[in-house]
Amino acid sequence: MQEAYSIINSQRWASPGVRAVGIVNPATEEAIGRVELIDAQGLDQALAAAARGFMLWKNTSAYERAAILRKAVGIIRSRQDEIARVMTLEQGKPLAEALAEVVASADNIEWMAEEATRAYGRLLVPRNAGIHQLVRREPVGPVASFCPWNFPALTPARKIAGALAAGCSLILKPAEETPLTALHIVNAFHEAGVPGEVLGLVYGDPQQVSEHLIASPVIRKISFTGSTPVGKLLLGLAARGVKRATMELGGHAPVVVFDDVDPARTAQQAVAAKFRNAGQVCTSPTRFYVQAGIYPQFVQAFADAARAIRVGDGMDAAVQMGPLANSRRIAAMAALTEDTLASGARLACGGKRIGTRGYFFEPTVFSDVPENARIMQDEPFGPIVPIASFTSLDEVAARVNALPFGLAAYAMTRSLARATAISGLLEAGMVGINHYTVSTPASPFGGVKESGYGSEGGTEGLDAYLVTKCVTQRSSGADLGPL
Ligand SMILES: NC(=O)C1=CN([C@@H]2O[C@H](COP(=O)(O)OP(=O)(O)OC[C@H]3O[C@@H](n4cnc5c(N)ncnc54)[C@H](O)[C@@H]3O)[C@@H](O)[C@H]2O)C=CC1
Ligand SMILES: O=Cc1ccc(S(=O)(=O)O)cc1
Repeated sequence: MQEAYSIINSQRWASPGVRAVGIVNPATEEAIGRVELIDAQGLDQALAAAARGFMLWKNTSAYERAAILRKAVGIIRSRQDEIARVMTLEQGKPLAEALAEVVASADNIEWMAEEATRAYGRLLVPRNAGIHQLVRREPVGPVASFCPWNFPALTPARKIAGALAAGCSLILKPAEETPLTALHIVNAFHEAGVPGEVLGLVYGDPQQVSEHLIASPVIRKISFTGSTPVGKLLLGLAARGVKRATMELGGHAPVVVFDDVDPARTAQQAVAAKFRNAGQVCTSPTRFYVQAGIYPQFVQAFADAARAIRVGDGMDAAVQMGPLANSRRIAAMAALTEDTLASGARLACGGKRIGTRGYFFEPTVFSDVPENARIMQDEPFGPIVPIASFTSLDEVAARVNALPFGLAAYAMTRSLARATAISGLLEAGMVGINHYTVSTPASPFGGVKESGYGSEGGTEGLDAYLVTKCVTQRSSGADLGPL
């Protein structure tokens, strides 16, 4: 049995009369550990530490901060197999996917470490001799970050890396469902030399923790990854203190497949992307619009490839799709399947829970899905996919942009003209043309509309933790006069 706990000032926080909840392996439903939940007193300690940590860290040179972050990268890489194993046990994704996520986490931190030394300001051209005007970029202050369970290493890594590179202190609240992976990531930063006051880790009741932290005058910025409804709630809390926010919320990514592509190859590529992490990815391709000329062939190839996916315990190297992360997702998939069948769509494959032990659900494909079916509006966040057909570019553009979401969007075509046209039309923060990898350390990751605002990653990911200060300075002895 493994234990996860809050860390304040590099010390395990033991709340008097500590409450704990179990950590469940979603492949077996067995308890693999427990996570201790923090109380209000612990949160106050975490805030006090973050306030002190900010004063310390913002005055640490960017080069020193970068060196410490690079050391954390080395530690994470040296433990990547161990961290991946823990992730698969508590989250369910296949071991190879977990390992790829740990590798990506290290790559993101490394990229941000370099970026730490590039937070340039600028010099203005003064209107008067003897006046110097400079625009400084400074860390925003202590940050509170809230992470979900679908990427237990990468989401914390991105949030920690951006904040620490900029010179901010941070209190991280990972998901209580996947606490062990985040504990590994935070420990690596501390072991690398990040002072305890600079990076705190808290687990607790999500609502209580977010209300407590966001209301505190210590916190100057929040960062949240999760559902749009919870994001709106946290934005409301942040607005009361006029606090900055980065919001990575839900999506419902459309894929426009034009009739000039090979339907079988395109379907196989789509299946690999769609069922990654059992579809529990905010950038998952989730609504397929296929041009009429290749529609039947595409649906057939997609269903064949989905049926062939090997589903099972992610610890088994032969498994391609693991269980869903929690029982809520199984209930959601069952309800969505029922609802989609009732809409008149055709079930091409799947549609059922697998077995009674472990949160396994069949890769499920629906074709001929009407536009008003719930699955075309609500993010499935699981292994269910709707496919519909379209005829013209104008028609499909209106349909894909009809939702309030705008995170990722994709199009498949061999035509440069079509690729250029659709890239301009799609209302999304990230667009993939003939490709589903829209996230790299250098690329800004974020959405538009109700998918959120702000970016993580890229130069924008550092910018998100900086504020602007304009300093106007008169040389001593210079004539006073208008600027
Ligand atoms: N954008 C993304 O990567 C994610 C999106 N989701 C979306 O959310 C839907 C429901 O999944 P849930 O796990 O129930 O999502 P949720 O938004 O309720 O929870 C996501 C994370 O936020 C935390 N959270 C919940 N309420 C909070 C609060 N008041 N203050 C601070 N943190 C809070 C939870 O502990 C969880 O780790 C999914 O179907 C999917 O659409 C869920 C997880 C990740
Ligand atoms: O759900 C959030 C999310 C989406 C994509 C990725 S990545 O493509 O693996 O970078 C990470 C997190």
